[in-house]
Amino acid sequence: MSVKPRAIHFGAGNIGRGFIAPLLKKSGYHVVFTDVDKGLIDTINEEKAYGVHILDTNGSADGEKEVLEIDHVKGVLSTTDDLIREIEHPKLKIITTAVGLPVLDKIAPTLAKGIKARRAAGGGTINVIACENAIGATAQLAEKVRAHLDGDDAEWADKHVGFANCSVDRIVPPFDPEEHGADSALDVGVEEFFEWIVEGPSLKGAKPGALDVPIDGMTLTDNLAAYNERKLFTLNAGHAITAYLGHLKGLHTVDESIADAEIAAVVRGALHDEAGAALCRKHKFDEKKHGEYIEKIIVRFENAAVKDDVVRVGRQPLRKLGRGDRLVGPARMCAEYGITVRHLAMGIAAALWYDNKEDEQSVEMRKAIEEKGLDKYVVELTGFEEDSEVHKRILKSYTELKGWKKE
Ligand SMILES: NC(=O)c1ccc[n+]([C@@H]2O[C@H](COP(=O)([O-])OP(=O)(O)OC[C@H]3O[C@@H](n4cnc5c(N)ncnc54)[C@H](O)[C@@H]3O)[C@@H](O)[C@H]2O)c1
Ligand SMILES: O=P(O)(O)OC[C@@H](O)[C@@H](O)[C@H](O)[C@H](O)CO
Repeated sequence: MSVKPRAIHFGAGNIGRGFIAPLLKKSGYHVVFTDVDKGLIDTINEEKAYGVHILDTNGSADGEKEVLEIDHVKGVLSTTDDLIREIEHPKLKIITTAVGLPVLDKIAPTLAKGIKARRAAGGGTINVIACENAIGATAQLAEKVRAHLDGDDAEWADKHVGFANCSVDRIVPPFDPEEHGADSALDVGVEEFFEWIVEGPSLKGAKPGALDVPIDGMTLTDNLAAYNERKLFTLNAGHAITAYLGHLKGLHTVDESIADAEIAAVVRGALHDEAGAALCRKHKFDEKKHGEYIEKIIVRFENAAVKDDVVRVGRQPLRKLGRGDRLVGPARMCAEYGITVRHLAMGIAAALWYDNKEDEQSVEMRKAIEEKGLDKYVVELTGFEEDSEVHKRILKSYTELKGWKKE
């Protein structure tokens, strides 16, 4: 039996392979991926290793700085009892997820089953961290897991399972291993930058508020709410606005889109003058440092080696138009501080224009606009009252953006 501490990661996709697993490996964990995709799990077990390509235009001719080798990984299918055995494992210390926010509903019953089995097997304390792009994703998962636990199991989980929220930041775009001369379909391309900020006080272990086996590259904080909003309402807000405006103009990648002067002006206006101004007021961020944080993010969007797809960044527009999410969330925060939202209104309007037959939420949204009428639908989605200033600005921007649309 391996003496290494073990980690289970739900979702062997981009963030799992390209961000979370490399940090876990570097910190001495044995990484077990779990996924619903049988083909992916079989490949992980056949190859047991893959490369993480650091995509940087200052790297070699093909835009790579280096390739990190991630070895000795294992996969278990999330629909089998093999996963429950893994959750029981005495060396298990941490469970992380990167499956997409709506999927947390689906993994919660399995996690609850695993927790019950772990208690019955006399297992020790573990921590769970959901690395999804949403405020309080782990808290949402905890609530769903607890709904499947009662009596002694629920009591045991309260004492022995830490659920810590986090903010997770690294751009991991679609990647074609063949184009990069890689042998393994598991290889993944990532930007060099990463930031993983975790709510320290929620962690359980020998020393409460810390992991028994610390993760190199993870930062603990007791003020996660501020970091969470800073990331979602800056990086993800800017990313979404860039992607939706780019898509409207017929552009395909984030770097191409942010190179467009009209798009860059909307993104800068939304991030500096609107979302940024509100974040600085609410969280007392230093304005100069926050301005630098925004500009660094724009440089990350400009990274032509990453070649991120506007369709990936724009995926699931209705989730992105959620009231607490990256577009409406900062607009509502601006409303609280009396800040006018000219550019965020453009971003929201661009999201409403997002027309992609391959994206179920885009199809649903475009149908709802036709059936309900844009003005009513904007009220329903955003919560801004009909004929309020923001509501009018969104409608006006929607009309204005028709002129940006590539037919
Ligand atoms: N890619 C990025 O740049 C990035 C950055 C930060 C955060 N995130 C967040 O990370 C999460 C995952 O994003 P991604 O880009 O890695 O997506 P992805 O599609 O590459 O990976 C998701 C994986 O989850 C698996 N999955 C789906 N349902 C499952 C289930 N029921 N049980 C187990 N596995 C299941 C899928 O098969 C897939 O392998 C999202 O919440 C995203 O917002 C992504
Ligand atoms: O993953 P989503 O769909 O919530 O958002 C798309 C991108 O903005 C996102 O994945 C970013 O690349 C990531 O959040 C960078 O840290």
